[in-house]
Amino acid sequence: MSSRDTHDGAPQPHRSTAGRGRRAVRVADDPPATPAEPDVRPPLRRVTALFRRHRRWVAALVLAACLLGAVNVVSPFLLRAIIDRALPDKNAALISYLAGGMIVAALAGAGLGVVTTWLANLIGQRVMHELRVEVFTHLQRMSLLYYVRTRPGELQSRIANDVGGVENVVANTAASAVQNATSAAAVGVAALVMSWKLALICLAVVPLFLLAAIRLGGQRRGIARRRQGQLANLTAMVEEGLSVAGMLLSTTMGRRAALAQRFTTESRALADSEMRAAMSGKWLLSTRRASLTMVPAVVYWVAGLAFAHGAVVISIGTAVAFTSMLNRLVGPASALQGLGLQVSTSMALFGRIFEVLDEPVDIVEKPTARALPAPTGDVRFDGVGFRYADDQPWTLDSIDLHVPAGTTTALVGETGSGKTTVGYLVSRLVDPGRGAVLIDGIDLRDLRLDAVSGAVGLVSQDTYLFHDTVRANLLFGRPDATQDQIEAACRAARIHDLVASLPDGYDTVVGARGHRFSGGERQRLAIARMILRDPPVLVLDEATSALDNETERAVQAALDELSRGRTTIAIAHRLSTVRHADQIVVLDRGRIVERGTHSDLITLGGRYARLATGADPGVWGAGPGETRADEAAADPPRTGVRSRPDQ
Ligand SMILES: Nc1ncnc2c1ncn2[C@@H]1O[C@H](COP(=O)(O)OP(=O)(O)OP(=O)(O)O)[C@@H](O)[C@H]1O
Repeated sequence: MSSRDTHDGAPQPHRSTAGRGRRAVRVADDPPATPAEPDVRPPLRRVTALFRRHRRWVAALVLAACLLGAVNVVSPFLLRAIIDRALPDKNAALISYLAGGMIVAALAGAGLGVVTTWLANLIGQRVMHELRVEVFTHLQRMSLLYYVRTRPGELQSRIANDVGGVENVVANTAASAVQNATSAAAVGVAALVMSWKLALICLAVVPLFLLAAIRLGGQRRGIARRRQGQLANLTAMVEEGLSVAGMLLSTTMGRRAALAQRFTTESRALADSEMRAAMSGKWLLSTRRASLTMVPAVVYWVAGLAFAHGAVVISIGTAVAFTSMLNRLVGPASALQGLGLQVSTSMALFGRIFEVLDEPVDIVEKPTARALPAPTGDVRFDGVGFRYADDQPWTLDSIDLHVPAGTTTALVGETGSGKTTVGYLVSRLVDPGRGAVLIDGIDLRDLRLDAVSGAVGLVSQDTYLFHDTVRANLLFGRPDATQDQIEAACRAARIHDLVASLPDGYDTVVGARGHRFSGGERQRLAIARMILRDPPVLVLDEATSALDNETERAVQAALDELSRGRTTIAIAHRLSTVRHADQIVVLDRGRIVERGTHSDLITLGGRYARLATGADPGVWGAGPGETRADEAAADPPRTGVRSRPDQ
C-alpha cells in the first residue's frame, strides 16, 4: 500500500521552507505550543493573537510611528510661519530658526523611519517564524493516515507558498500599516488645525475610497484563495513528477508529454490569477492618485477666489503649507490603500494556514502518559479491532496475540489480509478502534510517544534515506553514536565493506531517497540504522522485491543479526523466515485463522500448509536457493492449532 513510504519512522528532514533569503533576524527559539483543540476564533482575531505575543514590541512600534507622524507634520507649520510671518516681517533670525527647525524635523523623521522599519520587521519575522514552526510541528504530530490521504506537495505548498505569502504582508506591510496610519492621522489632525474648511473639502473624498476598497478586498480574497490552490497544485506536480520515482514512472509509461501538458494548463491558470490579482484595484489606485493631485488645485482655487474677492479667508502661507501637507498624505494614503488590498489577500492565505492548524491530531499523548525506562519487549494484542475509516469494514477484527519478549512471530496471509496494519498498530502509527495493544503490559496509549518509538523499531520494505551522507543517515537512528559504533552496526548489517570501499566512505551522499545505492544496499543501511537505534521490539516488513540470491542472503543475514535477542514481528515473505519463527500467525481478511510453529501448521494441513507447499500461490517465496516444497518438508511435523475465523 502507498503508505509504506513512511519508512523506519524516519521523517524527511525539512530543509527549505519559506525562507526567501532575507537577512536573518534573531527570533524566538521556542516553538509555541500547538493547541490540541481546534481554534474557533474568527481568522482576524487569530491573526491579531499572533501579534499579541509581542505586545511590548508592538507598543514600541506604535510609539515610534506616532512620533514619526508628529515630526512629519511639523514642517508645514514651520513653512506657514515662514511665509505668513517671517517673510513679510523680513525677520532673518526667525527665518533661520524656522528653516533650521524644518531640517531637524526632516532628520528626526528619517531616523524614526529607520527605527519603525526595524521594529516592524522584527515583529513580523518573529510572528512568521512562530507560525512556520507551529505549522511544521503540528503537521509532524499528524498520523500516518493523514499523510496517506494528503497529496504530496500540498503541505510543502502550505508552508512555502502560504506562510511565505503572508510573510511579506506581516513583515513589511504590518510595519507600513502602523507607520502610515499614524502619519495619515497626524496629517488629518494637523490639516484640521491648520484650516478646518480646507480639511473638510479634502476629507469629503475619503468615504468613496473606503467603499471601493472594501468591495475590492472581497474580490482580492477570492483571487488569492484560487491562486494559492493553483500554487499547491503546481507544487504537488513538481513533487510527484520531478522525483526519482515520478520520473521513472512517467518515462516508462510514456506519460511525460501528458504531465507537461497538465503542468502547462495549471501554470496558465496560475498566470491568469496572478494577472487578475495584479490588476484588481489598479483603477482605484489610479483614481486616488489623480484625486490627490487634483486636491491642491482645488485648495488654490478656493483660496484664490476668496483672495480675488478681497476676503482673506485663507492666508497664502496656509494654502502653500496645506498643499505641502497634502503631499505628505500621498505616500501614506497610497500605502494604506494598497495595504488594505494586501491584508485582504493575506487573510485568504491565513485561512489556508489555519485550516492546517485546525486539522485534528489523532495520535495524541495523554497528559498522564508514562515513560518506559527498561522495556523487555513483551507485546500483546488484546481483542484488537481496527478500521481505516468509520464507514469502512474492520480491517482487523478480534485480534488476540501474545508475542513474548525475545521471540519471533511471523505474520503470513494473502495480500490485503492486514499484516502491515498489525505492524502499524505495534508502532502506534494508528490506534485500535477496539481492544488494546500492550507493551510490557501497558496500553500503548498510556505511554509517552517517545517511549513507544524508543521501544519499537519499524523496518519497512521501501527504505527511506534522506539526501545526506551515509553517516548522517545512520546517526538519525542514534545521534550520539560514535564512529566505532556506526562501523560495528554496518558490519553487522553486512554493508561496512561496501561503504568503506567508496572514495568518500561514510561521507558519501546517498542521493535523493538513497537512490545512489541499490535496493539491497539501502535495506542494509536501514538495518544498520536500526541496529544503532537498538529497540527491544522490531517490526520487520520483509522485502518482496526481487533481490538476487547473493544480495538476498546478505540482507537476510543482516536481518537475522538485527532480530537477535529482540521481540520480532515479521511480516514474512520468505519461507526461510517463517520456518524458524517461534510462532506463525496466519491472517485472513483481518482475522487470525491459524497459529503455531511451522511443523504444527504443516501437520494441521490447513491454510498455512497449502501456502507453504505452494498449493496456494503467490503469498511468499522461498529463501535463496530453496523451493517451497523443500522448505516445508524440512521439519518433522508437530501439532498445530487452528483458530476459528470468528474466534
Ligand atoms: N490508509 C488506508 N485507508 C484505507 N484502507 C487501507 C489503508 N491502508 C490499507 N488499507 C486496506 O486495509 C487492508 C489491509 O492492508 P494491509 O496493508 O495491512 O495488508 P497486508 O496484509 O499488509 O497486504 P500486503 O501483503 O499486500 O502488504 C487492505 O484491504 C487495504 O486496502
